[in-house]
Amino acid sequence: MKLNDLLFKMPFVSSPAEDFEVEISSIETDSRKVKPGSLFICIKGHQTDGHLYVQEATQKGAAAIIAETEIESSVPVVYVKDSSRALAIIANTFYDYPTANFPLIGVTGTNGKTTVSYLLDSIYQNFGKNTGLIGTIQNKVGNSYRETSNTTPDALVLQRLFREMKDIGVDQVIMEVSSHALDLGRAYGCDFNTVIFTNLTQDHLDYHHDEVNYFLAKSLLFSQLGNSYHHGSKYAVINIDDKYGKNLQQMTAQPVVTYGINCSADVMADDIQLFANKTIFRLKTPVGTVKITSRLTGIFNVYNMLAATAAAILDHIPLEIIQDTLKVIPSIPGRFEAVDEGQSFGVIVDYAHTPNALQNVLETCRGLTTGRLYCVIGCGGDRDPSKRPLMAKEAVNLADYAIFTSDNPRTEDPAAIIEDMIQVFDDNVTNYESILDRKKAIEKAVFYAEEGDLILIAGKGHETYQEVSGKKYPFDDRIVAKNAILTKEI
Ligand SMILES: CC(=O)N[C@H]1[C@@H](OP(=O)(O)OP(=O)(O)OC[C@H]2O[C@@H](n3ccc(=O)[nH]c3=O)[C@H](O)[C@@H]2O)O[C@H](CO)[C@@H](O)[C@@H]1O[C@H](C)C(=O)N[C@@H](C)C(=O)N[C@H](CCC(=O)O)C(=O)O
Ligand SMILES: Nc1ncnc2c1ncn2[C@@H]1O[C@H](COP(=O)(O)OP(=O)(O)OP(=O)(O)O)[C@@H](O)[C@H]1O
Repeated sequence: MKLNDLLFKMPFVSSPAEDFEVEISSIETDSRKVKPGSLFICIKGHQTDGHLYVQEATQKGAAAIIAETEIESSVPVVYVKDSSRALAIIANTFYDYPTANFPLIGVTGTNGKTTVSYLLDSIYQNFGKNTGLIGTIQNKVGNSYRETSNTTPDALVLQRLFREMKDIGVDQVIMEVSSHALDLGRAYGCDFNTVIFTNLTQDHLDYHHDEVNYFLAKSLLFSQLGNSYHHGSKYAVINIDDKYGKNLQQMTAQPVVTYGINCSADVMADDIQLFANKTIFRLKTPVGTVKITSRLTGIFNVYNMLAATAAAILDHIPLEIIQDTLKVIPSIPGRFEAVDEGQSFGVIVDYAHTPNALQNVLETCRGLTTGRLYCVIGCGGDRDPSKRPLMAKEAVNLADYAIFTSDNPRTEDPAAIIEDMIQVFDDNVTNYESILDRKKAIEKAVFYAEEGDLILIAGKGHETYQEVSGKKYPFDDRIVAKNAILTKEI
């Protein structure tokens, strides 16, 4: 494809020039991956600046460069105002607008994105669809899986994935859309049919600064719904029990399908019964009412099931298929996942890493035990530090005993993070201790637990690493807990 053809969609590029007739064989944002014929797009990152690697890119054979700031180059350079957004448009054009070829559902919100996406993926598969899934745990292209380091990958990776999905005949895609992705334009140009808003509570303030900005980033997904290459129905699915959900309902131009428990919504749940290993409720929808029995526990998972149902019925998926899927779906990796070695006390691993998620999950745990409730929890480094005391307070208020420990300290000192968490407590708060080493913290909780007690190990969920000083070391809460249980039982 010619560089000129890639640029024609971009309003901020001056008229096509003769030397833009150069042939482009691939697009790269990482100089280390440039091949002869690549278009190298310079992105200003958080660690370094792509503009610094132009020489390396040209030495490797880059055919042209996209840049924001003046650079010296022996190959044609196109200057743009915002190279991240240019990347989204160019990648979309290069891969031939892949999202115009299949229906796309986008899920956003502070909590529940992964769970709702997994539920929808299973529902659509049971409906006979060949699905693609993009999200925090992994990316799925039909039946093959790819590792990921972001909830929503950058536009290049994203459009490549979509193209692969199109090429193998995927006919339904579900995608988690993070607020970072929306703000950075990673999902710019994606052609959504349905977008879902789960909830909004405190998170990511290191990036968005305040909750209103965070909300405005989320709302971009809903304004994007109107921009489309192909026609067809466009819907927003919104949780109106959430105060930001109500705002979003007012702001959204496309038809909205609402869901909720505490107010009158299009898709609702009542008669909710929560048990240790199952949830039962009555699901009311505009197309009928059915009883749902699911292995997912906690009121927050009822919300997740409502969100998935609302999106699925928009696609005319029969309620029986939704009901059957919700009945059999096991826990989602690292989301309220039990570690069961036949021990006399319960152990749950959960990805709760926001104050609200921790509150929900601890309240659910409380309902599941008559014994003592232990909570092992830490807070990530290089992320919103204002969450730290809030998380610590939820842990000591809702659990009987909390053990504060490390959770991906990244470039920060893990001891200082724990200090940030516990600095709010005076001498009257005594139901906690701090153990820096996460393995030892989990072992200690297992050591304390007696018959009928419950341990919640929160924060890392499905993760299989601990990130310390910029390096990832193998670490899996589920394996550490399992080994601690087996050692204790011997
Ligand atoms: C803060 C942030 O968003 N960082 C993302 C960003 O990395 P970065 O800004 O550090 O990039 P950088 O290392 O400075 O490099 C800048 C540019 O120079 C280029 N480069 C670099 C070195 C070199 O030798 N040659 C070269 O060309 C790089 O390829 C890049 O284009 O670009 C990377 C590639 O796309 C992302 O993986 C990375 O996400 C990191 C892993 C991250 O943690 N992001 C978080 C904040 C995030 O995005 N989270 C959200 C939400 C999660 C949630 O809801 O919980 C998500 O969607 O994941
Ligand atoms: N609807 C919900 N409301 C509140 N908390 C929830 C909800 N769903 C899940 N949670 C809690 O949040 C945790 C993360 O859930 P999930 O992975 O589905 O959310 P997410 O939005 O994908 O999170 P992230 O953006 O961090 O990847 C769960 O382990 C659970 O503790």
